[in-house]
Amino acid sequence: MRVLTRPVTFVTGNAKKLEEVRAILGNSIPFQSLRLDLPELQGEPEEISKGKARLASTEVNGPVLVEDTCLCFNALNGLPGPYMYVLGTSTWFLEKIGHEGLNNLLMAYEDKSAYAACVFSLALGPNTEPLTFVGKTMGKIVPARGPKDFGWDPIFQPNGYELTYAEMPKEEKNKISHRSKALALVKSHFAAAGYHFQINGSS
Ligand SMILES: O=c1[nH]c(=O)c2ncn([C@@H]3O[C@H](COP(=O)(O)OP(=O)(O)OP(=O)(O)O)[C@@H](O)[C@H]3O)c2[nH]1
Ligand SMILES: [Mg+2]
Repeated sequence: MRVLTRPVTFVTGNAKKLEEVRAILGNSIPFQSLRLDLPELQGEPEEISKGKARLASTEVNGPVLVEDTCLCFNALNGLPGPYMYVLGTSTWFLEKIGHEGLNNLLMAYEDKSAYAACVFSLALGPNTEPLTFVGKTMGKIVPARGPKDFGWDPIFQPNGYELTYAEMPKEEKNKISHRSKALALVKSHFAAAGYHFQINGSS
């Protein structure tokens, strides 16, 4: 059994992600959050996510959870994927070309299908190899509908729904989202690994 003497720190610079992670995890895992914008290396989503976990656990000197999210267009072989960020700020694509521009990227293609993928990485400490947990939700890219308070939510319509992520009540998105699927795996891992939290003298 592995004893953890500190809660898991979820490190992100993105307030909307944090909101969703809080709502989805509830009290299932003792965690706290830290607002830090970590640099991201180019590469496969798993490697980008693990890289963030290594940096975060060194920074925090304790157990950390981070995530990297991709929006992948099938007609573009998975682009823009994780590169929404690497090309500039975390909202580069949206800032530069907007929801309409993202739709226009697919103008020349019949295939508007896309998927949202979320890769969580858990590092128990600075010198521990991070574990990854991947969640994907399939859907399609549509002209923007719904509130514009979170990234590309208005242009992503999950399969089987007439609503975009942005139009769905938060609880509905959190039931079927890429993020909730990945977090379900994180929760199962915690249940199976039987980590024992011993925080501030509690047992
Ligand atoms: O509409 C959305 N619905 C989502 O569910 C969602 N999750 C992430 N994103 C956006 O996708 C890019 C990925 O970048 P990303 O994973 O590197 O995140 P980030 O840099 O904002 O935060 P972090 O790396 O500090 O955690 C960023 O523009 C995020 O705003 C989302 N947009
Ligand atoms: Mg980022």
